[in-house]
Formats: sequence, C-alpha cells, structure tokens
Amino acid sequence: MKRIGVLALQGAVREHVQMLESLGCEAVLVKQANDLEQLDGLVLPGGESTTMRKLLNRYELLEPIRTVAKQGLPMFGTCAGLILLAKELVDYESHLAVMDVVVARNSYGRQVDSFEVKLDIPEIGAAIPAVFIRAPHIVSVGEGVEVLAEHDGKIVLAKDDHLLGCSFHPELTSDARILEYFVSSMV
Ligand SMILES: NC(=O)CC[C@H](N)C(=O)O
Repeated sequence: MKRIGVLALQGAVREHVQMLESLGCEAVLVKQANDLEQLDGLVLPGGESTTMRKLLNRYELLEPIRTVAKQGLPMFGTCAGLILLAKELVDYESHLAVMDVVVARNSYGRQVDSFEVKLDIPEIGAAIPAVFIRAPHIVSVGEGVEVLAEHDGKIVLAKDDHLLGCSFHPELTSDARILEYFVSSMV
C-alpha cells in the first residue's frame, strides 16, 4: 500500500485524506519532520499560504520538506500547496521554491472569488471538475515543465518531473482522477 503524507497544518486536509483512502492509499498526517519518514509521496493541500508558511516555520518543517523534494519525493500541491512549491511568486517571497514555475496569487478577481469549471486534461481525462477558491495561476514554466491544463488562457495544472501543482481544489469534488493520476503515475 502506498503511504502518502498530507501536510496537516491548515487547509483542506481531511478531504485529501478521504480521497487518498478511497484510492487505496494509506494517508499519513504530516505535522512534524519525522512524519516525512518512509513516505511514498506528499500532498500539500489548499488553504492560505501565508498562514501555512508561518506554521511551517513554527514546526520547523520548511527545510525538511524542501530536502525531501530535492531528493525526489513526489509531491502534489493544490492551490495554496502550489504556491508553497513554486520557485518564484509574483509580489511575494517564495516558500519551498522547488518547482520551476512562477505563480501569481489571487488571480481571478473578487467578484469571482470562487467558481467551478470542467477541465479537459488530455493526459488525465475529460470534463474533470475543478473548484477555484481565491485561486492562484501559473504565469510561466521553466524548461522541461509540462503544462497539463489551462483555463481562460491561464496555466492551472503543471508537472515538473516529480512535482505536480494545480491552481484549484480537486479534493473538493467527488472526482478523484487527478489525485489518482498523481498516485498511480508519479508515486
Ligand atoms: N484555495 C486556496 O488555497 C487559496 C490560496 C490563497 N489565496 C493563498 O494565497 O494562499
């Protein structure tokens, strides 16, 4: 059974745990550095990246997560989790800075803070529901980074080798295909 950690400091933790369990994985809550031992993959959930960063500092998790990312541990960052992974952020300092993408926060304006769309993702499937909540987007990607989905002319899902990041919340729908893609083809 694959052991997948879920960073459990803040945000949509329980939904990821449930979806991982529905895919037959063991989900491990990651709250301190030794929880990272013997994981096959790690999910960084959505929530609020500034708050998460404060908690990553407080629980001394930033450097340990960066280290395992650099060692090749597969990671999937959703929404705020993508912001944590990005090498560069527009107007903010980066956090883990491991995924070769530039990300802008809160990209979809106030009137439409939250919305759901269906995405056709050639690698994964058609009409996959995606919930955007004060969502970021990927402004540009480095060489070798695969763009897997765009919405409204903006990159919303990309893969940099063992690191996958999306703008939206796949775990807030009942469609597990993106998480399944991560678990079955990257972990
Ligand atoms: N749903 C989310 O994860 C929103 C991300 C949030 N706007 C941030 O900047 O961290």
